[in-house]
Parts: sequence; C-alpha cells; structure tokens
Amino acid sequence: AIYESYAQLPKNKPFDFVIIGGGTAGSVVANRLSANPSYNVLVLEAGVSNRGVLDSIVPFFSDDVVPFTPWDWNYTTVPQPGLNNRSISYPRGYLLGGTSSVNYMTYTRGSSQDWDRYAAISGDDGWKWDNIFTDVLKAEKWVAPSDHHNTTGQYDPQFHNTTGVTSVSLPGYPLPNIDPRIIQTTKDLPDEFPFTEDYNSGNPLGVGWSQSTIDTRGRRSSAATSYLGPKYISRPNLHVLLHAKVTRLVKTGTKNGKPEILGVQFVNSTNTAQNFTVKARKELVLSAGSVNTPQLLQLSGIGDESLLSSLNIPVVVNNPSVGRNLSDHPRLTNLWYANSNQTFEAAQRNQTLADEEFDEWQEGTGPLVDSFTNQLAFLRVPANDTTFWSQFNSSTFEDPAAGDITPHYEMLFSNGIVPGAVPLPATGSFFNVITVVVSPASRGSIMINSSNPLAHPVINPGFLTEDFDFEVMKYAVHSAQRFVAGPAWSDYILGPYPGSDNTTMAGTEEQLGQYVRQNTGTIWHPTATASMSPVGADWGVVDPDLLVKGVSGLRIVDMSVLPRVPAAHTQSPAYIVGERGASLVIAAWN
Ligand SMILES: Cc1cc2nc3c(=O)[nH]c(=O)nc-3n(C[C@H](O)[C@H](O)[C@H](O)COP(=O)(O)OP(=O)(O)OC[C@H]3O[C@@H](n4cnc5c(N)ncnc54)[C@H](O)[C@@H]3O)c2cc1C
Repeated sequence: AIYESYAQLPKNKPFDFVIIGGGTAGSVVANRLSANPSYNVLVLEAGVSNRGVLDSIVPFFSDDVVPFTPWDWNYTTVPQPGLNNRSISYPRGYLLGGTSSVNYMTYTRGSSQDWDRYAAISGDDGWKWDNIFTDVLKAEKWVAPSDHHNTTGQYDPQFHNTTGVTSVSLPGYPLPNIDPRIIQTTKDLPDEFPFTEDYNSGNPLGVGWSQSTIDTRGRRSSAATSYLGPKYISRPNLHVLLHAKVTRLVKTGTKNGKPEILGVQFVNSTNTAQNFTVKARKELVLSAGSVNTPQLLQLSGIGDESLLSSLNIPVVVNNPSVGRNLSDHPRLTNLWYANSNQTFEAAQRNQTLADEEFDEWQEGTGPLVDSFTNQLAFLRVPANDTTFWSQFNSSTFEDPAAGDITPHYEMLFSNGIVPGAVPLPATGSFFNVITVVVSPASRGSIMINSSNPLAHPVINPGFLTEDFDFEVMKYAVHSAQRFVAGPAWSDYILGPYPGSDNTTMAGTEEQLGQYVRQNTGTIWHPTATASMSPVGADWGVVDPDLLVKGVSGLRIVDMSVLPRVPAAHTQSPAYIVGERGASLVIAAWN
C-alpha cells in the first residue's frame, strides 16, 4: 500500500529490505523483492504521489512537470565554464516513479558496446549486452500505439517483449508535414542519414522511429504506474511511504570487520522537525538517483575524507570516488522557420485549438498522445573525416564512444519548439532538430558543501569542458544543417531562426562556437556518481554486484552505478539496472 504519513505505516513486522527512493530503478527492486511474500519491503520516497498529476500523465505536457514545480527537486547547477558560465536548471523527479514520472519518455537502450564496456570496466561479464538483454526484456511491455496504425517496418519485433512491465510504443499521432520528409531524407542522403528499422537492437546507428514509454491509450507509463501499479501495490508485504526524506544512513553494527549500514534516518518532507528511524533486517537499497545517492553517502560519512572532515561529518569510509565522475549529455535546440501551419506553435497560440487537442487526448487520440519526437537519429563522426579527427592529439586522445557502432551524437526531430525550450516567438512556425553529444568526454561532480541534509548539493556536470564534446556539438549542428538542406525539405525549411541572444548557428565557425556555448543545456542524463569498479579496485564506489565498498548491508541500485553515461536516454538503462540489481539482491538472499 501507499502511505502518506509515518503514523499510517504498519509497524507490526520488521522490514527485510528498505529501499531509499521510489524512482525508476527503486520501484523495480521494490516490485521484484515483494514478489516473494516472505519479504517485507519498505520504500521511503521523499516526493509526493503521482496520482492525478495531469502534466505527468499527458505525454505532450511533459515539459510542464519540471523544472521548478512541486514535482521537482528544483536543483540548479553551478556556473558552467563550458557554457559561458551560465547556471542551468537540473530537474529530478520528486514524486513516486521518480524521474520516470517527469521525463520525456523516449525509450533507448544504448549500444551493445556500451554494456560490453561496463562489463570490461567492472570486470564482471554479467553486465555484457548479451547478459543484460534478459533484463531489458523483463522490463518491457511492447504495446500498439494509440492510433493502432500498421507498424510493420517501424521496429523489429525480435528485439521486443509484449509481456514485461513498462509499456513501450511507437508514436500514436502521425505528423504528415514532417514524418514523410524525415523518412525521405534517409533515402535521399543515405550515406550520412541511413534508415534503421530499430535503434534498440544493440546497434543504434541510423534514423529510426521513436519508441516511448507511453501506453496504448496515449498515457505515460512510469515506474509508478507500471512496477508499482495496482496489480503490485496491493501486495500485503509492499509498503511505500511518501514524503519520507532520508537524511542519513546509519551504522548499526560491524560485520566481517566492516561497518554495517542497515539503519535509515528520515524526516517528513513537509515538516522536517522530527526525525524518524527504521532498520532493515537484510539490506538497505539506495536508489535515490545520480544526484541524491552520492549526497546521502557523503552525509552518512562515506566519501572524500577531506571534504567530510571539513564539514565535521564523522568518516565511516574514506572514498574520494563518491560523487566524482559525473557523466551527462549536453543538449542543444536548433530551430528553422517552417512553411507549415501544423506545427506545435499553432496550439500554443490558440487556446481553442489547445482545448480541442485535450478533448481528443481524453479519447486517446490527437497530438497530445506523444511527447515531442516521432523519429530520432544516432550518428557518428565518420572515421575518414580527417579535418575533425586531426584536431585531437593522436598520442593522448581516446574516442569516448564505446566502439564503432556507438554514436557520437544524436538528433531528435520535433515538429516545432519543444514548449519551454526557448521562449515562444510572437510569430513563425518551426522545425526543430535537437542535437545531443551522446558519448561525452567531460566529467563533473556532485559534492555536498553542508552537513545539512536539506541543503542542495553542489552540482557541476562540467558540460563542454572537454574540446571533444564542444567539437562534436558543432559537428552535430552542421549535420542537422545538412539534413534540412536535403531535397525533401526544399519547400518546407524557410531559413534558420536567429534566436534572441545574438548568436547564430548559420555564421562562421567562431559564431557557431558562441551559439553552442550560449545555448547548450542538458538532456538530464546524469550517471556514474557512485560508479562500479572491479572488486578490490582503488577507485569506484560499488562492486559489480552493486554492494558499497568498505561497508556491509548497503547496495546501490540506480543510474549512479554505471561507470559512464551510455549513448542513450537513460530511463531504459535505469530499468535494466533495476532489474539486474533486484536479481543480485534475490540471489544473495536465496
Ligand atoms: C526532464 C527530464 C527528461 C528526461 N527525458 C528522458 C527521456 O525522454 N528518456 C529517457 O530515457 N530518459 C529521460 N530522462 C532521464 C531518466 O528519466 C533518468 O535517467 C532515470 O529515470 C533515472 O532513474 P534513477 O532510478 O536513477 O533515479 P530517479 O528515477 O530519479 O529516482 C530517484 C528517486 O529517489 C527519490 N529520492 C531522492 N533522494 C531521496 C531521499 N533523500 N529520501 C527519499 N527519497 C529520495 C527521488 O524523489 C526519486 O523518486 C529525463 C530526465 C529528466 C529530468
């Protein structure tokens, strides 16, 4: 059941497992562990209920759920030197389902080489693509899109599963002004923009139809609606406490010479005066996500000794890797004026039309059944582009992509300005290519600067601090320019949108560089802040079985454990980590 207050929580039986964070991966663990009726499972979630949150339910409203709302942790980065010292918002879901309840629902798994590299880095073949593929399938419930169109050729069924948990579908609302042009461009310019039937096959390269975590009625499928859906949340041994903000992990003893961490201290998020405690009999599972997981470790004395001592936090384990190594994807919105009256802007400037679209959505039709992208592309800078590659010193440079079928950049095609991405201009219709550096070299960090658990940590993603990322972003913009210069667009694209900040993508290389630094933000994929590493390594935070190094009883299951961001949107990877993490817990206690 779901409880709104500590008073409602049944306390007659001890909890075997306590999961911190009812987010994407944490909900998977809660679901799989509570399938065993002899395990009493508690989830402590800081945020609010996802129930009835319309902006979280309607796919096209996803831009309204965050940032700076009651469903957001409301974080901001420190000034980013690579972004002309701008600070940017850094949203994380603050409701059941975590960030799966606020994301844009794009469903991508990464390349097989991303996962094979996790196995190589961690020294555990269990993380290889061939071995995690069962976890991929366990998580996925492939469903028909809401318009039930013929999907032949838009995906490859051999890579999908219709009997898993979270709904995944192709777009449910066709965009006749741009869909055919995008597909035609894969025929007109196949060398740079080849078509791929399914980017989730392990080889993501090419332009393909978007797959999204949207159900067959055009509603968001999140970890809360799926893994904690009615079928599961009614289990008598599954307890979810909302508004429970964990402030510290507590040492409860010593086991095998290591501090045993089975205690949790938490407060009511809305009335933080009183401290509550709870203890797990078997294990604590920390699933607070890539920002809050390292923050909680540091608050609990697991982190860099010099940092902890400077804040008067007693050191439990000196581990400088905690919070370091943050790896995230920079994102840039690129706009062109479009010769169309069927773009997103139409309803944004016309309330009657917007109301009609909402009425349609209630029937499971119309444009609001999708988020913002019907097709996307994963692409590489070609190996024979010597102008590009000769910029880097060949003796020290290492391509951050995991291998030759792993993309350097992504393009997401949108039928107008994704609401909120830039202020809506008074006039004009737009075509939008969002460019993303998906195999970045830059690294950042999450560090506390206060022992107050309610203070925000210092978030520094280090965007575009490595030249490689900056050059790939410029390359991606040029690639997008070549895409819209294809013959299919000659009567559609009217010219680049210069924007309102005096920078332009259409000028000299110098001007393009300014445009990139001034307009790049994040696509919100922080990863790797509690990275796994081989058993016995002198770096890393968890072993490949996700148990925290140097302590007993504590496991981390969320996106913080992957050693670098995959070349993918990170919710499917979070579900995969959740499934594999749950299997590891179950195996340990069998
Ligand atoms: C705006 C946005 C759009 C995105 N779009 C996409 C997309 O289209 N496709 C995609 O694949 N990915 C997308 N992502 C990223 C993806 O959703 C995340 O990478 C993924 O959901 C992270 O899962 P997680 O389990 O690691 O963390 P989360 O899902 O964030 O779970 C962490 C949970 O822990 C809770 N928590 C944290 N601290 C505490 C505490 N102290 N006490 C108790 N509870 C706590 C949080 O409230 C949260 O519920 C997007 C992200 C954002 C922010």
